[in-house]
Amino acid sequence: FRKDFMWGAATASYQIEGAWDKDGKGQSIWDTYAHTEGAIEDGTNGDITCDTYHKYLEDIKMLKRLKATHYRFSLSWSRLLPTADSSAPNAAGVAFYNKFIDGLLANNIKPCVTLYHWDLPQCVQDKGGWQSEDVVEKFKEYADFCFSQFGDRVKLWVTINEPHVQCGFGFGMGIHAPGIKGQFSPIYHTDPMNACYQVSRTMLLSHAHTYRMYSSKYRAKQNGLISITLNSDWCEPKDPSNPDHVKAAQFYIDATLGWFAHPIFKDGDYPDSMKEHILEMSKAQGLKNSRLPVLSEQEKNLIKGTYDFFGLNHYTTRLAEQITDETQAFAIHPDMPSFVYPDPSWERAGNDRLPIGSEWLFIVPTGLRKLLNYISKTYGDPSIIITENGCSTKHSVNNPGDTKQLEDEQRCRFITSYLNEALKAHLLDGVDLRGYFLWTLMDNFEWAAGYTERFGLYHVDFEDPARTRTPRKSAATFTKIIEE
Ligand SMILES: CCCCCCCCCCCCC/C=C/[C@@H](O)[C@@H](N)CO[C@@H]1O[C@H](CO)[C@@H](O)[C@H](O)[C@H]1O
Repeated sequence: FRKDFMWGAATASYQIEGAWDKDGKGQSIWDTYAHTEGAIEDGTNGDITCDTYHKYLEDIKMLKRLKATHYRFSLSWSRLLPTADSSAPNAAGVAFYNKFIDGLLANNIKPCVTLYHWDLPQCVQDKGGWQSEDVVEKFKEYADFCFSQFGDRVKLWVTINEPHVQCGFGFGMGIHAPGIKGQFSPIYHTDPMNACYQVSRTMLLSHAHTYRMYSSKYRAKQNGLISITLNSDWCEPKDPSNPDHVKAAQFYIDATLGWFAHPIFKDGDYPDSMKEHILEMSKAQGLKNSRLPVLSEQEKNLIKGTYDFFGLNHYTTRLAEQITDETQAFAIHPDMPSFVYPDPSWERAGNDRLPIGSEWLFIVPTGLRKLLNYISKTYGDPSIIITENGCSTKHSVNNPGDTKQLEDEQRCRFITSYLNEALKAHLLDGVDLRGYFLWTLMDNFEWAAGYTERFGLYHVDFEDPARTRTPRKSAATFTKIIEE
């Protein structure tokens, strides 16, 4: 790896901070969603979670002990701007992040700051949220505020984390905040499956306007880098000699990674395969136009090229074939013609007691090398930062297992083997890889799974009011790799 390679861990505000209603913080859509009965697997929420708001100095010590050069975390929009109005900031929220950033820098750890990791202020949601055009201006105003407050010290920015997961989970399946299951809403969209596409457009525009605002207003003075983080599985045909399988694998990548990567890193627009298929599906349902909003030439020009690096979150791999009547029920989206599934031989994330970690997570290190090569070739050899990669264990309410799992051999192997493939992509294939952030520094609130899934290098005792953190073996493994 490069001498200046970024070695870090990653987290997100709602998942670790707690203090959900303290010191003037406003509510976010995740506060609302997690307080909704039945929304979270174990009935928990992020009200306290790791209590980083009060224990941030411990987090910094943990990072120092890891020998991390960087730390990726997100800002809570509603902690900084409780009414989403930048002329009425929350001084306590600003002070918290100032102390935190200063503490990191004092320990020689550079911050990588995500502006938005899924916790939209509830007051913005109440006015239409990502389904309303107004959000673009609001996001820009929030970003402007953050650059003005923290940009003198923060030199690495991520606008939005994993927009496609958010569109699919929050506005299609409805299993993440704001929990919209493609409902009919006469105000913002006119088709039951339109919400996730509407939202993808406002996210793209918010990202692009923010990037351009940073360039025109702050770049010369602050000299930082800014981009977006996209999540992608690697996907390959079940039978590489079957053209239908090849097409299905490519479509899956186009409609997940390409959905946002093509507009930003390629030509300003969605992949052709996606546009053609969604138009066909829309027409088959009697719609006149595609439910995928058309991006105007002006919007395409605005979006195209708005990146300084490619932020990649990667966890797992899938095989693909064309969907059939029998497999239609397993489609991840009504507009998805690819049936994707894991190879039965792949190892699952998990442990001896509960062998299935996150249900979706299969350990396929070679997928990372292939994906890095694909991104490099498809998007013109951008500098890539792996902004998340990690492995989980599961702990159900009825079968708590050993939540501590300090001897997390599987996570050690996961880190070593994925990094080994990343190194091959860099060294042997020439991929311009700049950094690696492990998900995650410590066990935390894993969205709809609550505390049943643990990804941490550090175990956190959520029964203990002190939220004691204990390093797992994987923390030492990761440190050894960084040191050497
Ligand atoms: C033709 C149109 C098709 C639309 C398709 C929309 C379907 C979207 C659904 C995608 C589902 C992907 C599931 C992936 C899950 C993970 O990769 C995801 N959880 C990664 O998120 C990050 O991972 C951490 C661990 O889960 C998490 O804690 C962190 O906050 C996330 O950033």
